[in-house]
Amino acid sequence: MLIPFSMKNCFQLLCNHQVPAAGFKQTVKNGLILQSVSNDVYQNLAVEDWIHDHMNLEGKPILFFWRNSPSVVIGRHQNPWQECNLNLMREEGIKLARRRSGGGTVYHDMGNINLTFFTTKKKYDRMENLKLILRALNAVQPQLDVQATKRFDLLLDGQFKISGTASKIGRTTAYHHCTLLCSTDGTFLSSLLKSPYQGIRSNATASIPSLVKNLLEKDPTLTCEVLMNAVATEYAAYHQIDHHIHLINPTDETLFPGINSKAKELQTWEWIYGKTPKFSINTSFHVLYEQSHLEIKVFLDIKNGRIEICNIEAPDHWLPLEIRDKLNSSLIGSKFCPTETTMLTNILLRTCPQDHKLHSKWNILCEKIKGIM
Ligand SMILES: Nc1ncnc2c1ncn2[C@@H]1O[C@H](COP(=O)(O)OP(=O)(O)OP(=O)(O)O)[C@@H](O)[C@H]1O
Repeated sequence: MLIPFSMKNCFQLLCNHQVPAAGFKQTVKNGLILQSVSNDVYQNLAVEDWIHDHMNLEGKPILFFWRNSPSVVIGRHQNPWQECNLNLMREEGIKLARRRSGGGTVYHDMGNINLTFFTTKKKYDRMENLKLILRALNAVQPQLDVQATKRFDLLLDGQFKISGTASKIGRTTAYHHCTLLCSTDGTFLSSLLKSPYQGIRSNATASIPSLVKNLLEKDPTLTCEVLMNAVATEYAAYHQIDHHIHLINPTDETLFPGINSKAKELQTWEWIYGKTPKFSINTSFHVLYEQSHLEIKVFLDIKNGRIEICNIEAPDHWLPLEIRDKLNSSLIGSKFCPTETTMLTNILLRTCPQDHKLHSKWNILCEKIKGIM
């Protein structure tokens, strides 16, 4: 059963400030099951941050269910250009989020359930959580063949991934979050998680692509709601708590003071792109000039999301060295980011040579560079 959560009680519970109302005590004492009413990936990730930062979880584990509108979520130490198709995401209006936990890139939509298990650092146990999910799956459909792997994935029929895991361990508290594929758009998932960019070199964490499958394909009764209720029931039985799922609104400042600034921070260029580990791009393309194909090489070093080194190599008779140098230096310091190309265009327009012929070559180069972003 879903219960809209009383703001006052939640704040009391989460911050441990006051003794909650009598009927609430039992829940407070042993743990709690929450579900977000929001489908915004940044708001939901902000709830994780907030609980992780503010909670005293001693003896009060929390399970948090959340689902997002279509989004790609990369791990803390990943490179979005290496992991996904940013151009396709832009065209389709898919959000990109960087989470605080490590691991690989996953696709979320309303057919994917996210489960976050909050505990103290001492009680943090990913396999225990996955076993709990397995028991819930077994309760709703005993015929399913699902196993947990050493990488803490859940595999259906020995080969199809239905759940991926990541975690964050703090000084005293920790969380383990995992996905559960129920009815996700699989075609979209695979096309979004395919990088078209070439020549990237980096030490960022690389994802490990797997074959995926939805639980609903095995059994049409396994909807997200059925699965969440089944996991909530198992969780409640395991922790001996009330099995009710409490609905929370992640934009509610009374409930979570300061949460909106956390959600805002997760949407900033500085966090999403700026936190990409240093990387380089070494690529080339051809231009047709006086009936021959000329090779233009582009080398970029990107640090903290900004171009640190830019080196464009082109035959001198096509674009003189001083013009290339001008272009190279005008790009240094700019944000390397698909959403910042207008700013880049302005920089390039300001520094563009007046000469008509050079101007068109300059434009070709600028378009190519924007195309890499
Ligand atoms: N929502 C999802 N649930 C399960 N698997 C997914 C989902 N979205 C994508 N995948 C698959 O998982 C692959 C990424 O797995 P990877 O193991 O790198 O990351 P992870 O599961 O998030 O975390 P970790 O690296 O910590 O296991 C994707 O390339 C895709 O094949």
